[in-house]
Amino acid sequence: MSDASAKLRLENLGKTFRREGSEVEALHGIDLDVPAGEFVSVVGASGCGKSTLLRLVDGLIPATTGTVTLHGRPVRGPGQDRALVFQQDRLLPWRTVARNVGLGLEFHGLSKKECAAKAAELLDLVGLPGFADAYPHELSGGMRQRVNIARALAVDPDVLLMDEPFAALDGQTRELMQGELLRIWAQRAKTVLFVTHQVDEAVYLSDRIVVLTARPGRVRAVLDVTLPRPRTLAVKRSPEFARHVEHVWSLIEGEVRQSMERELLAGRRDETRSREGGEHGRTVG
Ligand SMILES: Nc1ncnc2c1ncn2[C@@H]1O[C@H](COP(=O)(O)OP(=O)(O)OP(=O)(O)O)[C@@H](O)[C@H]1O
Repeated sequence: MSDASAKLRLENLGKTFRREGSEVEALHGIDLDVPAGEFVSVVGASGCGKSTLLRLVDGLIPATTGTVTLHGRPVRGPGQDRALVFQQDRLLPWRTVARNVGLGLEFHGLSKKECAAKAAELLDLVGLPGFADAYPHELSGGMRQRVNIARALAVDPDVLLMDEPFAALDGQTRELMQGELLRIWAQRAKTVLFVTHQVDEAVYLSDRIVVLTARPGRVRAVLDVTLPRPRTLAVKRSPEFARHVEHVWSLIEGEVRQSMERELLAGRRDETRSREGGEHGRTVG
């Protein structure tokens, strides 16, 4: 059933990549309504189209079928109402932290003073007060990712699209950042679409979890996470949390194993080819 009040709506969304005569159908017939302020995670085996889904919602790539609408308006390209946060922080090394955060605002014509004030406010929000004049290389991975999130929030998007934002962080920093993200989300009331490989991360953060099938990704299930909010790390030790994780995992386990086996085999094939290529003086891959 379609929800007329949905902020973000995906209808029959599909994407087929065509390159050099071959086709890869990444996503097929995705229907999803996301109400304003909801935190939705997307999980599924490697290569099932999770990043493609975010790129379609961001408007970075056109859909092959179907539509993405935000507030009832079709998405036809990137816009200020959406911001994408990647696994790699993509900060500009020659800019200070504050000037990285203010990049989008400068682009939209705000004065230096306005940019600096907004950057200071956001650095407070992400727990980095006093780092405005630091450079990215002076920060840890977790701090850089905080700056990245601040930069995404700077343009005040309605929808935050997050593509494995904590995947490059160590376990402890990752847990810390999950808590920080929940705090920021509660404070800023953004709609979040969050891609992750970690089922426990999806359960901890989300209101709902979209489980995709293996490629082409289709919606296998949409699960409600009924854990109470606000969530603290203690929730991860509750039987209800374990039950949620088990449920999601049971829906994807077979395909995750298959995709890992496929990747392993492909890796072996690539290795063999490059060895053979090497012998013939060619680089393959
Ligand atoms: N620009 C492109 N051209 C051709 N094929 C692409 C392109 N982008 C993605 N694909 C293919 O589409 C499929 C889905 O890719 P996507 O990166 O969305 O999957 P994913 O679920 O995010 O993967 P992972 O979990 O490994 O990050 C893959 O088979 C991928 O190789």
